[in-house]
Amino acid sequence: MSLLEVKELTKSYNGTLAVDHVSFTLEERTATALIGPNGSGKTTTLSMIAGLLKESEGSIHRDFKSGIGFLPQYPQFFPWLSALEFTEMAAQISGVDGKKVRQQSIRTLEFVGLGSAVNKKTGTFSGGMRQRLGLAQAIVHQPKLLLLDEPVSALDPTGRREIMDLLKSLQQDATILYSTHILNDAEEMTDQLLFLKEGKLVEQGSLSEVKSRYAEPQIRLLFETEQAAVLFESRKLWPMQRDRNVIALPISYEGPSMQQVMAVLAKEESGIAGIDKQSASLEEIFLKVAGKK
Ligand SMILES: Nc1ncnc2c1ncn2[C@@H]1O[C@H](COP(=O)(O)OP(=O)(O)OP(=O)(O)O)[C@@H](O)[C@H]1O
Repeated sequence: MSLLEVKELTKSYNGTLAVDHVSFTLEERTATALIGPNGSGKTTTLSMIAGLLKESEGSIHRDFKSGIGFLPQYPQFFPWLSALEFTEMAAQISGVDGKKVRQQSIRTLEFVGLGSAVNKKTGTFSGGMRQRLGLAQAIVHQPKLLLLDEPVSALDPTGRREIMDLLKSLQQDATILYSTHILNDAEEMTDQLLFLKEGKLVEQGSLSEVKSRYAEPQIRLLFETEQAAVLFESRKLWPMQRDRNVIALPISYEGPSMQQVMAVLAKEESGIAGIDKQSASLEEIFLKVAGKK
């Protein structure tokens, strides 16, 4: 069932379209990664869905009972408040039952890894701790829809790993829409990819759908020796490229299929040591899509 439906969402600033007729749906308990170059409209899209910014055109349909949690790109805290005081304030604003505010705040801080810093002033927090606290305020009221603007971009690899693991566990109960510049993370946690460019949604689909649109499929043949690879190449069966003992062979409708290649290799002592299929990485796809006019 879809939790959110965005139709023709548009935001213009003085006639310039920051978000240009964007449509998508978010299914329950899925993670959607919003990617795109700087200034492509990710923050603006998230802010409209969060209700912080009024759309110029289009509509956002969501189940209002579900609750929304929002982590801004640069979360702001009151430096004189402790982590617990801040989280309790967020819980109260988000409508958590008064009797449960303390318990739920502590539990949330423990969940995000700030259990030992509940009474520390947020003004003393490191970047990683601020990001965790930002996540705590976004989830303390247990929303069903989580909107996260660059939740991990400011973190070092260890911090990123930990926050990504937390997000994955949250996904069991919530629907997540997050923007990111870290494409490895998008590859790791995404049921749907939304690719914005200059405010327009230029690619949309599951990771494998998007990949299959951009991949130039190749198989890589790894030979035991360079001689064996040279011998295979010299037969000129199909167009191929050799790098020492590895041969890259494009497979396509016109070219050979994987089965044809396997059939040839199976017939003889070819000295083959391994075969794998390659597809484009999300980073390669990003560069292609971002650069495409
Ligand atoms: N308040 C504003 N007034 C005018 N233009 C704005 C405003 N906010 C954003 N924009 C413009 O809208 C476009 C989209 O900005 P947005 O911040 O949504 O992009 P983004 O994809 O989140 O970028 P980044 O990856 O750098 O965070 C940009 O061209 C930006 O300059």
